Amino acid sequence: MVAEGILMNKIPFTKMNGAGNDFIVFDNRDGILDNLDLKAFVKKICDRRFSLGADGVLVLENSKIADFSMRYFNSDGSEAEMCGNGARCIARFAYLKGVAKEKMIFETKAGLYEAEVVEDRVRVKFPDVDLSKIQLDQSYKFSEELEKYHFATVGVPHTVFYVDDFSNLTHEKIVELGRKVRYCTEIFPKGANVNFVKVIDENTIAVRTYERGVEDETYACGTGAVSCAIVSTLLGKVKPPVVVKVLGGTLKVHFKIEGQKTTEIFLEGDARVVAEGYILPDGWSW
Ligand SMILES: N[C@@H](CCC[C@H](N)C(=O)O)C(=O)O
Repeated sequence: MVAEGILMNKIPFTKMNGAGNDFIVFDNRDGILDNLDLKAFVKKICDRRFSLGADGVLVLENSKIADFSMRYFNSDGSEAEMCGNGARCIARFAYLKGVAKEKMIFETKAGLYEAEVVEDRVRVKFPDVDLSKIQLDQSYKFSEELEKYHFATVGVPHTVFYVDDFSNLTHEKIVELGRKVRYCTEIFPKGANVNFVKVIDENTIAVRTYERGVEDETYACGTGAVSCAIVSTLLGKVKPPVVVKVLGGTLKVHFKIEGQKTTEIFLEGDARVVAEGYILPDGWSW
């Protein structure tokens, strides 16, 4: 009887990751999530101890103007305009569920995105980025170590800091420094994601990212990879296409700089389905 009761409100999910940035994905075309307080629900199910655990949640919904619409929630329940790795994962999910063909177009709060799925790899085309949205060589004393920064909005806000090597940047240090920047509301009233970049060669950078809304370092950040690749190119440190090495793997960013715009921006990498199942009320209703 008890088991039956528990199973009554089960919600189907798919667990995915792109370069280790992991998500719980829901198909909400039939409104299965509509009666839930989504912020609270997301926060609960992203808990890695008491529930399934993830960096964020992707919700696929119907769209009147595209193949589908994507909503993205960080693990703290906050809804963000865009998620690059999430976009790659939801594109593969949509393809596998028959919602879209290999080539698709979908809505996000940051605009329309295109994607192409080739087996377990997904390439997402971003809207052009106006160079006026990119601030190079800014200065603010966030801490003894962090002063010179660059800023780009690529769907969501990203700060970029260059480091000579990562050997002293432990995970704890990334979190400590990341929080100093992320919560500096004087400069970033809505907060910002914080990227630490090491230039490896003229086509390769390594990036570690502290993510707003996860409030931790993640294994990869797609919009962060795009921001760092564009900023590094504008500063003359690399040339596109840029290979971005992250903790969870490798991403590739293609783009062109044309006049005042960055055009033809593509983010490419793996998008894997690791599990499918049901979330039970015990997983979110405590
Ligand atoms: N992991 C993401 C970025 C998600 C949004 C971010 N945490 C924010 O709130 O700005 C990515 O792959 O782009």
